[in-house]
Amino acid sequence: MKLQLEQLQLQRGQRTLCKPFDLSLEDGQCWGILGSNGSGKTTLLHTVAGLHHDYRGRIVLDDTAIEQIPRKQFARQAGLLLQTNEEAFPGTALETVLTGRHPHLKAWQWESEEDLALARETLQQVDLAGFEQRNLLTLSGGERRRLYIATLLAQQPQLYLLDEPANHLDLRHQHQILGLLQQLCTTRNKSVVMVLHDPNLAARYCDHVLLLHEDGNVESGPSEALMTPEKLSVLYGYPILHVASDAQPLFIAG
Ligand SMILES: Nc1ncnc2c1ncn2[C@@H]1O[C@H](COP(=O)(O)OP(=O)(O)OP(=O)(O)O)[C@@H](O)[C@H]1O
Repeated sequence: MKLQLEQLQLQRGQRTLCKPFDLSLEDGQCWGILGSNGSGKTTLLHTVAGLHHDYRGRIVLDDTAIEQIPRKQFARQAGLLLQTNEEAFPGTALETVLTGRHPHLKAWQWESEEDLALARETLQQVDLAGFEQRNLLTLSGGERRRLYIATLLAQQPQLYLLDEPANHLDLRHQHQILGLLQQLCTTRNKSVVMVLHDPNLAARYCDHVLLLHEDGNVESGPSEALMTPEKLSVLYGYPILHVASDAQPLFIAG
């Protein structure tokens, strides 16, 4: 699968969030989107997920503009983790994860034993084994976040779009979940695009990054080239220092 953004430009009111830019994303790549608050990261992610149509340029998935792809088919190709979720009809954890299988079911078709097994497996992958019958509203913030990540895993898209997946997660779960996403790219040839606030997580797990500057300029490419203290200081409007360490370089606020 190939995702191409061609001269993509985003505007909100008088503000240009993204000046026209091109980007080509291949199977197996893990991208991080970085930028300061309000720079347009969520708007960009939602636009790529087909939720906004008020953009200029083209968004093309395997040679087809995303508007031309029926939504159910699109949901088998690309899945989105929202920054926050509203629970209109809270059910159990298992029922919630099973909604990830819906793009794969025919109208009125019930989930199969395979769907159930996959849902249980994804709960296990995010450390929620044993939570199957728990009501969603009784879960903690981090448990709920992991539940929605499990739901996206159960959807099994080719392209994973995630808005701040590390939100609400403790240190261990941040690394467990981002490691899992990275593995999907390296071992299963899936693609990931995730909005991250922590440059250290991006440097560790993303092979490519998109830096979304407040003036609408977009820089994109391999992480090694773009994840520098100079570029990050400009991006966040705050001094960022680079600390050498044996394990890997660390970025800290100056
Ligand atoms: N409908 C709208 N009308 C006016 N401004 C809007 C509208 N929607 C979004 N914006 C503005 O566009 C900008 C980008 O919003 P967006 O949510 O994409 O930012 P973000 O980079 O994800 O921010 P954060 O890091 O705070 O989550 C913000 O300044 C927001 O206030």
